Amino acid sequence: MASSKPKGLGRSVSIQELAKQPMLGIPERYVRLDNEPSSILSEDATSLQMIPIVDMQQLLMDEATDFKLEKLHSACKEWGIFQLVNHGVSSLLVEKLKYEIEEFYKLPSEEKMRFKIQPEDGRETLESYISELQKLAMTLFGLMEKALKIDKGEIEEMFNDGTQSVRMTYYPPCPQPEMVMGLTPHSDATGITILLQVNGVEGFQIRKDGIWIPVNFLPDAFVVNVGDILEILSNGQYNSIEHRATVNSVKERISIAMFFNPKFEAEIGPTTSLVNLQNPPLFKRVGMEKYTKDFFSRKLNGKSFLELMRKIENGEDSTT
Ligand SMILES: O=C(O)CCC(=O)C(=O)O
Ligand SMILES: [Fe+2]
Repeated sequence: MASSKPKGLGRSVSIQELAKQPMLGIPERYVRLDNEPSSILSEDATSLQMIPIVDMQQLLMDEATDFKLEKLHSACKEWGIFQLVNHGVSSLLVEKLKYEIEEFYKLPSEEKMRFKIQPEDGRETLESYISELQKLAMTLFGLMEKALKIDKGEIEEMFNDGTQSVRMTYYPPCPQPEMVMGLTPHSDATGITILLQVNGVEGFQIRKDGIWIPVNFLPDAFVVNVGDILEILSNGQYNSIEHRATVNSVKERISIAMFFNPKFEAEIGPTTSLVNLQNPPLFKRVGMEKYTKDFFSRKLNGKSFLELMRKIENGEDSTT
């Protein structure tokens, strides 16, 4: 049975405490060192570049005809991200979770610590949410297999008894939002990530064709990211999306991301049925345990970790 281990509360709490103090300047460790503009957004970028919307109900209705699957396929290929609507997860549950998370962040810090120690307090909703999302992710993997025209189970199996983790992030408001980065640019080192924005404050951006585009979450939608592992498994047909989070000048922002990974014992590499003479493997094969260790030993930096996994042309490894 899959395990889940909620993470990230500790970090969020201390930032939240910090944010309560009068702000004289931005603490040095939060000042951005990159020179990238924080909002790029020419009108065109916002109005023309909408991330794809995938309707889960439609996909499942006709047992996914090729035509419908094409929408999912092209979203994963051209974008590596989509908004998932009609996903079947009860909106009551989602609203309850959002409410409980917001309430949690209002608690004084001693109370929060107690919350961490006694997981049964208010954890029920989170547990139900996790189990609903697990089912959803498995359905998505199944549909992706179909869309990629690979043997049933080849990808699904890797995640069937895989691991999930949850990260809740609290971004405090900042009077000079352009000076700081909420979350540095990265792609997720996962199979897929399902992201939910908790308190309606926007700030999530993706890099598409070199341009940072803000994502406006649709009501009741989840944002699904293709992660590096899915890019590897699909032998580069699907693309992991680089993203980041900005902060808001007046309001805090809260998000909850759920990551889906193969089990530790799994070996990840391009799926056998996608590799042939015309399509040689673009990535190396590596055990999940080593992959995870290597990932956490590096700083988050765009898609640089995935680049290490790439085979170089003459077939040799590109790593040390
Ligand atoms: O807060 C967000 O919207 C993004 C979170 C994220 O990218 C992550 O946790 O990996
Ligand atoms: Fe992420």
